Amino acid sequence: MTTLLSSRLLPFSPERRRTPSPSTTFFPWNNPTTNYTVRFLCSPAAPRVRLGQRLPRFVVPATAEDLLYNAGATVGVLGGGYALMRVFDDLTRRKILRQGLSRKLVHILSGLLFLVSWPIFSNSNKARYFAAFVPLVNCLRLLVNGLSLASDEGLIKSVTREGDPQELLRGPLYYVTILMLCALVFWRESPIGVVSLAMMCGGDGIADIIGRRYGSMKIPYNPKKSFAGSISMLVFGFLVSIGMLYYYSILGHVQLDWGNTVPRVAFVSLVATLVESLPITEVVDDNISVPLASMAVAFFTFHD
Ligand SMILES: Nc1ccn([C@@H]2O[C@H](COP(=O)(O)OP(=O)(O)OP(=O)(O)O)[C@@H](O)[C@H]2O)c(=O)n1
Ligand SMILES: C/C(=C\CO)CCC[C@H](C)CCC[C@H](C)CCCC(C)C
Repeated sequence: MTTLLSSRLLPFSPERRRTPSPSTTFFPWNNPTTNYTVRFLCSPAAPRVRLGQRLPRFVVPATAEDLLYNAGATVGVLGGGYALMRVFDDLTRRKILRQGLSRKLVHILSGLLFLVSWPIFSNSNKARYFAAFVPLVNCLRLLVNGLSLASDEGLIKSVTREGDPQELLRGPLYYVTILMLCALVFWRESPIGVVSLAMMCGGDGIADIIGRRYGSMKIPYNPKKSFAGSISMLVFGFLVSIGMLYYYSILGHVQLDWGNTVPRVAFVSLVATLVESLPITEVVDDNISVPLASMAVAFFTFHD
């Protein structure tokens, strides 16, 4: 399925495979043309090749060094996620942030920073599994705490509304499951995962923050949601999606025709915003409806 999505959206031309990626400026281990010595110095992830041999751009076989390198990246990203939660727990404890706001900022930042961290992983065919391990670990933490088998106060405080551990088994659990799904299915080569996560993390997160503050004018078909919340979701979700796609394009993971991409992303943002505004939250959580609707619409709109 991944191959299908990637190849249809971003056809691999032989020319493209030979083009060195701009991401090599930032992440030299991604350079397919770097010779063995340089690749080895840059990253133990580099496969052993003859001097000057060109490698396929995106997927290279995993070697022992590559696995070790990706394991290091996984530990780093896991540590980043843990640190983020500790920071917000601390800010809440010191009463610098309200618990509700802290929770929404964790919602916005954890997924987006996870997305930003993907290029750190190598180009091997195993890299996505290492990245997906990060939400998997968080998924287990949520399950263990949600089922009250453990009590991590920091996690409960920074992720729940009022400190009820069972809440971890709903929104936050769906959220990390979607992060895992996007890493495994779409990974870095398809705009579908990037846009869906931008809408779930950035768009949905900002709708709550702005809507609670300025949302006096309610949406006629849903008195729990406001125009201010939905408009901010549309604008912020769109901008974050474009920003993330730009980040991935300058690193060479996606090649986009911006004239076509911008209206398509705008359409996905609009549909995701409409879905979020519907009075269906009791039936299906926003952390499921928003990313799944975005994926479905992005699949068809980016499909040439
Ligand atoms: N389009 C939106 C979305 C949210 N809100 C505001 O944000 C609050 C929370 O919305 P929502 O996220 O849908 O509620 P919950 O599902 O209860 O919270 P969470 O997603 O944080 O679990 C709403 O009550 C409303 O004040 C809004 O005004 N307009
Ligand atoms: C409050 C949340 C959702 C409710 O709508 C967000 C829950 C966040 C997770 C418990 C933690 C997720 C951590 C990420 C998988 C890793 C982030 C790494 C990054 C480098 C900071």
